[in-house]
Amino acid sequence: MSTDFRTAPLDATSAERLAAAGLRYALVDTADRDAFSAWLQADMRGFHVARLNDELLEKNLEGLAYRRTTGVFDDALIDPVTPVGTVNSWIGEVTVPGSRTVPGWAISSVTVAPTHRRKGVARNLLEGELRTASALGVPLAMLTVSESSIYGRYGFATAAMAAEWRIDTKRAKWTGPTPGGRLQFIPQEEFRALVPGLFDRVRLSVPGEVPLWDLRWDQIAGLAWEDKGSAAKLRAVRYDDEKGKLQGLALYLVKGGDDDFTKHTLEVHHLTAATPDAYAALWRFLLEVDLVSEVKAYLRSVDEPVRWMISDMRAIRFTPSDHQYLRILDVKGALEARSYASSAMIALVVTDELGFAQGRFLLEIDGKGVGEVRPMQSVAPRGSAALALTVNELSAIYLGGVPVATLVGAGRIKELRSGSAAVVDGAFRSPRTPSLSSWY
Ligand SMILES: CC(=O)SCCNC(=O)CCNC(=O)[C@H](O)C(C)(C)COP(=O)(O)OP(=O)(O)OC[C@H]1O[C@@H](n2cnc3c(N)ncnc32)[C@H](O)[C@@H]1OP(=O)(O)O
Repeated sequence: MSTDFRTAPLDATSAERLAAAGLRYALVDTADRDAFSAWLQADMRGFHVARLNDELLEKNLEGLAYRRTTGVFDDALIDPVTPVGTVNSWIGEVTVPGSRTVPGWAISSVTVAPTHRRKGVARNLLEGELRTASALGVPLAMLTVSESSIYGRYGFATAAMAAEWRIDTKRAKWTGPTPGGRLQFIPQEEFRALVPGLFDRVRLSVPGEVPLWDLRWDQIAGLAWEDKGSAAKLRAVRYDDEKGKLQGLALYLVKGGDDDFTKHTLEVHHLTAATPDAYAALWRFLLEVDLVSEVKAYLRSVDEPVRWMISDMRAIRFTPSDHQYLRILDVKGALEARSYASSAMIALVVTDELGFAQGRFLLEIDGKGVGEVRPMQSVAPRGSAALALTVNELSAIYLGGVPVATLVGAGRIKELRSGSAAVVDGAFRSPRTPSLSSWY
């Protein structure tokens, strides 16, 4: 697989279609300060966020320069330098069951100027990204979304959810363990220095997680916020085990309390725990901070153990949402990259409007959970489980977090032999609920 993703040629089909609409499709040289600045400001405009000030522009110019950066330009405009369509991409990776990763074509910053919307610009950008990724041999594409209604048409589906947890701390008394390590406050800069290494130890055990880039860690740590007043309110805490080894980090911000000083809200901006002890110590700490009546945590797993560590489960308000979207491009490459929970023989009849994953496949999983995929010439072999599904459903079940039985129930997967859903679920299930703790 080529890693030359930044300079691979633009997709000719999208270029042709956009040219027919009077638009120019071009890679942006991220070393060209003016061109890249215009692209970054168009991206901000697309998401309705403030123009980048000088300081943040510098950080973005440096922090995102490594990406493949594409624009769509309308040369008839008074300002032809600012693109009317943006997208960037890079070859990242996503954790799959078996504590391993598979390369993924990460797509971000998809915007189309409101003056040029609904003319097919985004479709050409997305299809162009998928064709480029496929040509480079990347087995799947991945993204997080602003709206869940946009990406299904390109074959994406959510494979990992994330949830917002709100816990009423006056009701939720701690009933979990009390670890013996040490908690202490640290400066934001120390948190920033430590968190990537700790997160990298943890992410390989959570299907759906992706590695983050330096600028994103700066943003998480509050070191690249426009609102410096809020960033100054962030507090960072570390947990070291009894041997003095760093095992957990949390970052939070306390808000509100205007009407009643005993009722602040504590927002958990980040929590990484490498051990159950670190997890218990940090959650207990966060739930017991004085003058706080509610703890709000974003982008957490839908299956947080903390639910089982408090006296009253109904102290929790819980809002799950689709989050990690995957799109399989190469069925063999993707399915052979993960491990499986049981041996099985599974026939998959996959339809894909864009063609990449279309076909009939036989997945044979041995007793060690290793899968091998071959094309299936005729009918499913005797004794195999057999499913008919589109690439969307295949992408949804890939990490083992969305049960096949659920999608059969929803009429989105067809069992070609009765009992197949149970067999596939037995093999595909993930010991850890897939999750993704960031936006990318
Ligand atoms: C990975 C990410 O970056 S997620 C971020 C996505 N971007 C945003 O939310 C920023 C604000 N929105 C936008 O910039 C634009 O409205 C976009 C990018 C969502 C769509 O751009 P457009 O060029 O207008 O889309 P385009 O004309 O190519 O439409 C393609 C298809 O998507 C559909 N579509 C477009 N926008 C939306 C939407 N917001 N919700 C649902 N469907 C949509 C169109 O109806 C069309 O459907 P069809 O081809 O099946 O008939």
